[in-house]
Order: sequence, then C-alpha cells, then structure tokens
Amino acid sequence: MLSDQTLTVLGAGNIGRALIGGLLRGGDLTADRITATRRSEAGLDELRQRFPGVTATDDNAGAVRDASVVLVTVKPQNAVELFAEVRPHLAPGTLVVSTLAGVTTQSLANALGPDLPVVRAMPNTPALVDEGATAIAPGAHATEAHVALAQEIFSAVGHVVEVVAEHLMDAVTGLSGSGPAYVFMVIEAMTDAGVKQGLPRAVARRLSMQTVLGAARLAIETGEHPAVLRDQVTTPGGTTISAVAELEKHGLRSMFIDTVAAATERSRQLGEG
Ligand SMILES: NC(=O)C1=CN([C@@H]2O[C@H](COP(=O)(O)OP(=O)(O)OC[C@H]3O[C@@H](n4cnc5c(N)ncnc54)[C@H](OP(=O)(O)O)[C@@H]3O)[C@@H](O)[C@H]2O)C=CC1
Ligand SMILES: O=C(O)[C@@H]1CCC=N1
Repeated sequence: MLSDQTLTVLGAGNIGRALIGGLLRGGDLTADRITATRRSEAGLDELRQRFPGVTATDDNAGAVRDASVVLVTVKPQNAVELFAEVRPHLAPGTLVVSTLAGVTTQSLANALGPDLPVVRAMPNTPALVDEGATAIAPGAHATEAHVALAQEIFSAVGHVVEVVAEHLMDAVTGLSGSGPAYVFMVIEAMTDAGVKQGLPRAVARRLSMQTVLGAARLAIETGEHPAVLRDQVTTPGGTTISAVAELEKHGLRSMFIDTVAAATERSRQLGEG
C-alpha cells in the first residue's frame, strides 16, 4: 500500500508538485513520508511553503537512500547527470517511477540498476487540478504490486490507464501528454473567432473554456460516441452544419492525426537520446 511507503520526488517542478499536492490532499501519504528535491534555493523554499512537513533538499543521493519509491520528474536533459548521482545510493528493490518523455524502462534500468523495478508514466498538466490523464507501463522487473503503487500515485491527481505494450507510451505522450497544449490552442483560437464576430474578449474566452469543459464532461458522463453528441448539436439546415463543413474543408481530422504523429515521433527521438 502506498501509505506504508516512503516517497522521494527527484526534481519536484510542475508535475512533481502536482503529485505531492494530490497525495497530501487525498491522505494517501503523510508529509513526513515524502522528500522532494530541487537544485535552486527558490524552488526549495517554494516546496517548504507549499508542503509543510515534506522534506525539501538539494541532496539527491541522500534523498533516495531511505526511499521505497523514487519518482523521477526532472526534464530529460537533466536526467543523465541525476541518474549518475543517485545510482550508487538506490537500495535494491526500490521502485523507480519516471515521467520522462520518451525514456524507456530499459534505458532507466540501464542507467539506475538492471534489477530495479521500474514503471514508466506519462501524466499531463491537468493533474495540477486533479483532472490528469496518466498512462503507465511496467518495466521487466515491475510486479503487479509495483504497478498498483504507481496507479495509486497518479490516481491522486486524475485518471490512470495501464498500457501493456510499452512502445505505445510514445503515442500516449503525443496524445494526452502534450494534448493539453492543443486544447489550450483551441481555446485561444475559439476566443479569437468570437472576438472577430464582435464578442468582448473576456466573454468569448469564458464561453470557449466552458464549452470545452462542458463538451468533455458530457462525453464522459453519457459515454456516448462523440459523433452522436455532435449530431445532437447539428440541426438540419442550421448553424452547426455550416461550421462542420468548414472544419472538414480545413482538414481538422487529418491535422490532428499529423499533430499527434509529430509529437509521437519526437517522443521516440527523445528515447533514442
Ligand atoms: N509538463 C508537462 O506537460 C509534462 C511533462 N512530463 C515530463 O515530466 C518531467 C517534468 O516536467 P515538468 O514538471 O514540466 O518540468 P519542470 O521543469 O517544471 O520540473 C523539473 C524540475 O526538476 C528540477 N531539477 C532539474 N535538475 C535537477 C537535479 N539534478 N536535482 C534536483 N532537481 C532538479 C528543476 O528545478 P531546479 O532548477 O530548481 O533544480 C525543475 O523545477 C519531464 O521529464 C517531462 O518530460 C510528462 C508529462 C507532461
Ligand atoms: O513537451 C514535452 O516534451 C513534455 C512531455 C509531454 C508534455 N510535455
């Protein structure tokens, strides 16, 4: 069980902080069982202020020594140095969970210890408001119990799915890992479109955001196919079909297919180093 573990978060930036916040709010772990690392003094101060009782330190080696679960949330460019620093200090059997885009469980095991249980995870930033979408994939030495622990960690900030074929984690990264950026661009674009039609910007933005939120919630809560929900909006000879015709003319579907393919390919490249 997660509540029995001691967790160290290496590089507690956006994703790491979101997870610590979610775990504390949900009561999954007490603050005295969590250690979080940063290099900058400002970053450490922020951690201490936000999470009283959590140990905040720049000593990565010391932080992993007594941890039963180590969560790696640094950027890929900081990982090689960090791995060399902590490798000698990881106790056998320590579960390593990594959110590094593209980096495979095999690479993680090569860098940190070939026998360590490793789980690869791809969350997204809506985890900051407990609406994250995370996929996880187990490495060679990760047992069902390790996967369950990783599921518990990310469930604290949203929805979790397990992907058994690890190579699909690159597609997950291209779809839901980077996906919030696409949706924010859609919100920006819809807002500008409303402004072009004369709406005050604040009104256009509020309506755009609520439309995205409401449509997602309707799809989730009804379980209906999105095409059925779209048909419900689309009155014959009405306004929506005129808009749908424009979206089709501009290749919305193929644009998203190419978009996710580009991000998926980049995730693969990051994994190749
Ligand atoms: N952002 C996103 O949407 C998503 C990101 N990811 C992945 O999650 C990881 C984290 O992303 P994100 O949270 O956005 O990144 P951030 O840059 O916000 O957080 C990483 C933190 O790591 C700290 N850090 C870097 N090197 C070290 C070190 N040697 N020791 C201790 N701390 C260190 C940095 O702080 P300081 O400089 O103070 O040390 C930084 O704040 C990335 O690998 C990314 O691929 C996954 C899914 C979504
Ligand atoms: O852009 C990136 O590389 C990271 C991974 C997924 C979202 N952000």
